[in-house]
Amino acid sequence: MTQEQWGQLKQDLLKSIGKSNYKSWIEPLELSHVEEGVATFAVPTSFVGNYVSQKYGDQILYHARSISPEIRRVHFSVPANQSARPAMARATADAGSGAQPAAPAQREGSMPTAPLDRRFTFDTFVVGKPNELAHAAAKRVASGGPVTFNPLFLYGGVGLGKTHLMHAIAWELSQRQPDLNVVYLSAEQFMYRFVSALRERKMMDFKSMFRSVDVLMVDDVQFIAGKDSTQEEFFHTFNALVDGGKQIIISGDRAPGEIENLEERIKSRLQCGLVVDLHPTNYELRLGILQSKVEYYRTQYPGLLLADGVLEFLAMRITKNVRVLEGALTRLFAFASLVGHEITMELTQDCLADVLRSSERQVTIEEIQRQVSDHYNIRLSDLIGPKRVRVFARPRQVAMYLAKHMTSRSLPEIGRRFGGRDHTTVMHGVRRIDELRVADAQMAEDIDMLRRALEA
Ligand SMILES: Nc1ncnc2c1ncn2[C@@H]1O[C@H](COP(=O)(O)OP(=O)(O)OP(=O)(O)O)[C@@H](O)[C@H]1O
Repeated sequence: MTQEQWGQLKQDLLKSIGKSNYKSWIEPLELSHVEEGVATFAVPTSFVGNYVSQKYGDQILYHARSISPEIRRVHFSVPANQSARPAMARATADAGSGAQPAAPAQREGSMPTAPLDRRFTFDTFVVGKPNELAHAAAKRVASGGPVTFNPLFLYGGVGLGKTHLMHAIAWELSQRQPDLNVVYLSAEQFMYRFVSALRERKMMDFKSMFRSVDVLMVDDVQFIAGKDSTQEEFFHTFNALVDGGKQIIISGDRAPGEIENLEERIKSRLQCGLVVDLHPTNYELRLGILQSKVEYYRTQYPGLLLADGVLEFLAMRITKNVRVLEGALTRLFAFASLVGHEITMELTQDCLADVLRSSERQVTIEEIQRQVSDHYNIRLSDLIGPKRVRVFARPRQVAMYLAKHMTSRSLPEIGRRFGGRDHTTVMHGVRRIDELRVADAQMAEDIDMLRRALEA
């Protein structure tokens, strides 16, 4: 984008946002440079940068891309020599970078979609038992056939892949049907655009833009709970689109019926289609996600070695949230590449000490022993006692395995708590269960079930 084109773009913005907004927010911007798909604008203060990014970021990106389609992000920063602080305020609207996949089409005068993360595609989404239904439903909608369930409502806890699936649907639909008007935005952005339209007396434009959408995706719908006029408008938009046979996809942090302060009529509309949840991850899914990320990191950090057992350790220890899991892996690779060291268990524990501590379960060896003896229906005294028959020995090994992975106790300490056994016995037991988890599906399921029960 040239300075001249930026001048033209500013004129377009002047028309769409009005003189006084333009004077306050757009006029002070200076196009600094465009590099690798990022258009950087100099702003006088970090406040202006943040405000412009939030309020006009996607609009500027939208116009900028109609001039220079290679622009995928806009970035607002205070030039170093203007800022008292060394770290510049960075406010960015991201359209995803890289050539593939293509961004959804935007018709002239249509509602601009929020930027999509190019990494969030079906190819990069790892499917396991906890998310297979949500994945299948998302795939179905993304196939673009006749609308079968409307809306598709995806829900689940933080960081379990709702946004990833929604972006994946948007990417796939726009690849299959480039002319389709797919609009993805968060419920917060919906509210934001609605309030702006009200303030600027542009409700007719707002309504007609939303009603021209072919596929509407609204993320984190719980945000509009308790916001009466936004709910009202959302309800009308929703009805108009459903009546027009347009696909709607919504996500939330819980099932529609459980979102407090959401109007009953909206809850019931949201329940009309298909409601699917993303369950908390299990060990296998977490390991699968780590393995797929590691493949990517191997291309970023060629030659970096990863010791056996590290991924299994992370999958076992960081259980809550895929985002935290990913962050841990990113940090680990970045750290190892800085120090030029193989990623060993020791380095992992050092580098991620805080993450591991905060996700450390307060599970005790006694709780594990109780849970395991209940599960296998044997007496606690037999679990820790001297008898070596398999009916007691196997559950004992399972309990040792869980004690090793779910507590920070050392092997000798675990041995002591299992009737004064030697640490080599514990080590042998842990290894045996490791082998069985791979060879025996029942064992894998038992461990997973026990772990979940202990975490609950
Ligand atoms: N099954 C999966 N395969 C690969 N990556 C995943 C998977 N599930 C989640 N992730 C990754 O975890 C991170 C968090 O996912 P996402 O943002 O989609 O979560 P969310 O459910 O929308 O969370 P929030 O409630 O915070 O909005 C993303 O980087 C996403 O790519």
